[in-house]
Amino acid sequence: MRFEEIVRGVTTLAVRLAPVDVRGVEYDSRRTGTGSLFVAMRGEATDGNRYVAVALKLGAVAVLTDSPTVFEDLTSRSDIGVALVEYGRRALAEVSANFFGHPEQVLKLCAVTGTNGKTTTAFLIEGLLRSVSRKSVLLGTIETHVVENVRPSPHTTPESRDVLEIFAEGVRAGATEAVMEMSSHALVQERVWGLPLDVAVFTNLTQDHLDYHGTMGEYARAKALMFRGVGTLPPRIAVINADDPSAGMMVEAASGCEVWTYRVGAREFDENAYEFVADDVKLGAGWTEFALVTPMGERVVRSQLTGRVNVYNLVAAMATGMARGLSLDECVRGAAELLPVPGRFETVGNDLGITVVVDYAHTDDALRNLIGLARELVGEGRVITMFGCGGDRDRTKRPKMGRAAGDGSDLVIVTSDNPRSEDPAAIAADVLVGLQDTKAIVEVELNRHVAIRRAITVAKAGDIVLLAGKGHEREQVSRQGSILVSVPFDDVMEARAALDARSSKG
Ligand SMILES: CC(=O)N[C@H]1[C@@H](OP(=O)(O)OP(=O)(O)OC[C@H]2O[C@@H](n3ccc(=O)[nH]c3=O)[C@H](O)[C@@H]2O)O[C@H](CO)[C@@H](O)[C@@H]1O[C@H](C)C(=O)N[C@@H](C)C(=O)N[C@H](CCC(=O)O)C(=O)O
Ligand SMILES: Nc1ncnc2c1ncn2[C@@H]1O[C@H](COP(=O)(O)OP(=O)(O)OP(=O)(O)O)[C@@H](O)[C@H]1O
Ligand SMILES: N[C@H](CCC[C@H](N)C(=O)O)C(=O)O
Ligand SMILES: [Mg+2]
Repeated sequence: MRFEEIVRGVTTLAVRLAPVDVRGVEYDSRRTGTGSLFVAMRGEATDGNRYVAVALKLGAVAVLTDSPTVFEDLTSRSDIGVALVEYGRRALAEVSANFFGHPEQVLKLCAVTGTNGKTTTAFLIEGLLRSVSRKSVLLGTIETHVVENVRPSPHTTPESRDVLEIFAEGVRAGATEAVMEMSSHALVQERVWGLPLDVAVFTNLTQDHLDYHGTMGEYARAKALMFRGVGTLPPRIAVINADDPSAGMMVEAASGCEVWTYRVGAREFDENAYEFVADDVKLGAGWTEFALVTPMGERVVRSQLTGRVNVYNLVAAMATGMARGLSLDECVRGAAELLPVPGRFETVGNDLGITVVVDYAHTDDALRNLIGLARELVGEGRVITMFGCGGDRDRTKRPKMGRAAGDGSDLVIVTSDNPRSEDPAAIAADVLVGLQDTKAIVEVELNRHVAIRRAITVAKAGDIVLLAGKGHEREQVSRQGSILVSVPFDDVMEARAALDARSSKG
C-alpha cells in the first residue's frame, strides 16, 4: 500500500510523503521488518521513539511518530515517509484500519467489559452465534478464535493493530461477527480506538487493577468509556447488569445507546426498562436451571454451567444474542448446548468422592462467590481453598482476598500465583493480614505444586477443594535472580496427578 494511502484520513499534525510501498504496520521495533511502517509512540515503561533507528535498520520504510523531535530528525531522509501525530495509539488504530482494509466496518462487533465474567460471557456469546451457524472472531484472555481456528491469546485486549489484523483474517474466513473482551487497560490506552460496537455488555465492577487505575472511581470511568464509544459512535445497544452498584454510572455513559438491562433473582420490573430477568434459579454441580423473563416472552433455561455468577453470564449472553437478532427460542436452545469455559469452575473428576474445582477467581469478589457456591454444593463436607495473589499487581486486594477466603472456608492454603518480580513470602504475608480474624484453619505452602498435593491429600470424601487464581493459565511466572522466568504449570494437570498419586496409594 502506498504511504499516502495509508495516512489518508488519519489525524496528523504534519506529513512528509515519500514514494514507498508499505507492506506492514508495526508498533514494536522487535517485530519490524522490510517494508514496515513503524508507529513510534510514548509508553509508560519506555518510549517507542527510542527505537526508530532500530526499526529503520530492520527495513522500515515509513515512520509515524508522536515526537516532534523525531519528526524533525527524519526530515533529511527523503527515502522514508514520515508523519507526526498527537496521539500515537489513535494513529496506530487509524493506519492499521486503512492497511487491513477496514474489517471493523464489516464485522458486527459485541464487546464485554467488567471486572469478572468477561471471558466467560464472550465465550457464551460466541457459542450462541455458532449455534445458529454464524461465523465469528473471538478475542479474549484465554484464546483467539478466527472461525474454526483457535490459538492462545497474548493479551485480553491486544493493540488495535493486532485486533484489526485478526478481524481481517476473520473476514477472509467468512466471519460476519466478532466478540471481544475490552479490558480497562485497553479502554484507557485506546487500544480499541475506532472500533464501532454493535452491542456493548457490562458484567460488574468490583476491586481489581488499582495498581494501574489508582482508585475505584478511575477504574469505573475506564469501564464506562466503552459505552460512550472510543474514537467512534456509541454502541447501538448496551446490555447492563442492573444488579451491580455501578449500573447507574454505566447507564448514564450509555446515553447514546439503546439500553437493555438484566438481573438475577427478582421479578420486580422497572416499567421503563427493557429488562431480562432470571428467576427461580436452581443450582447444582454441572447444571443450572432458571426462568428467563424477557420482553420477548418467558422460557425455562437449562445449562451445563455451574453457579450463580454463570446465571448472570448466561443472561447477559442471551440478551446479547437477541440484540444480534437471535430469537428467544434460539437462545434457549443454544444455551443448553454451551459448555463450561476452560479454567472457570472446571471440575477434575476422580473416584475419591472429592469435588476438585479449578477456577480463575483472582479478586475478593470472585473468591467470595466461588466459596459461597462451594458451601451451597458441599452440604456437610468441608471447603478447602488454595490460592495466592499475583505479584506486580494490585497489592490492596491481597488482604481482601485473604478475608474472603477465610470467611467461607474450613481450611485455607495460601500459596503462590505468578509472584513475578516480588518475593512470594511477602505476598503471602499481605494475604495473611486478611485471614487473621477469620475462623478458617490456615496453612502457608509457597510451592504451588506442593500446595495442590496438600489440599488433595487432606480432603475427605464429601469435601470440595478449590484451586483458585490460575484457571486456564499454563505457566507460573517468578523471579530468578534478576530475570523473570516462566515455567510450565497447569492447575488441572497438577490436580490430576495429585489425585492419581492418592488413588494409587489406596
Ligand atoms: C500497563 C500496560 O497495559 N502496558 C502495556 C502498554 O505498555 P506501554 O504503553 O507502557 O508501552 P511501553 O512498554 O512503554 O512501550 C512503548 C512503545 O515502545 C515499543 N517498544 C518497546 C520496546 C522495544 O524494544 N521496542 C519497541 O518498539 C512498544 O511496543 C510500545 O509501542 O503497551 C504495551 C504494548 O502493547 C504492552 O506490552 C503493555 O502491556 C504490559 C506488558 C501488561 O502487562 N499489560 C497488562 C497489565 C494488560 O494489558 N492486561 C489487560 C488485562 C487485564 C485483565 O485481565 O483484566 C489486557 O488487556 O491484557
Ligand atoms: N458474572 C460474574 N460475576 C462475578 N464473578 C464472576 C462472574 N463470572 C465469572 N466470575 C468469576 O471470575 C473468574 C474469572 O472469570 P472470567 O475469566 O470470565 O472473567 P474476566 O473478566 O475475563 O477476568 P480477567 O479480567 O482476568 O480476564 C471466574 O473464574 C469466576 O470465579
Ligand atoms: N489477567 C489478570 C489476571 C491474573 C490472574 C492471576 N493468576 C495473576 O497472575 O495475578 C492480570 O494480569 O492481572
Ligand atoms: Mg478475561
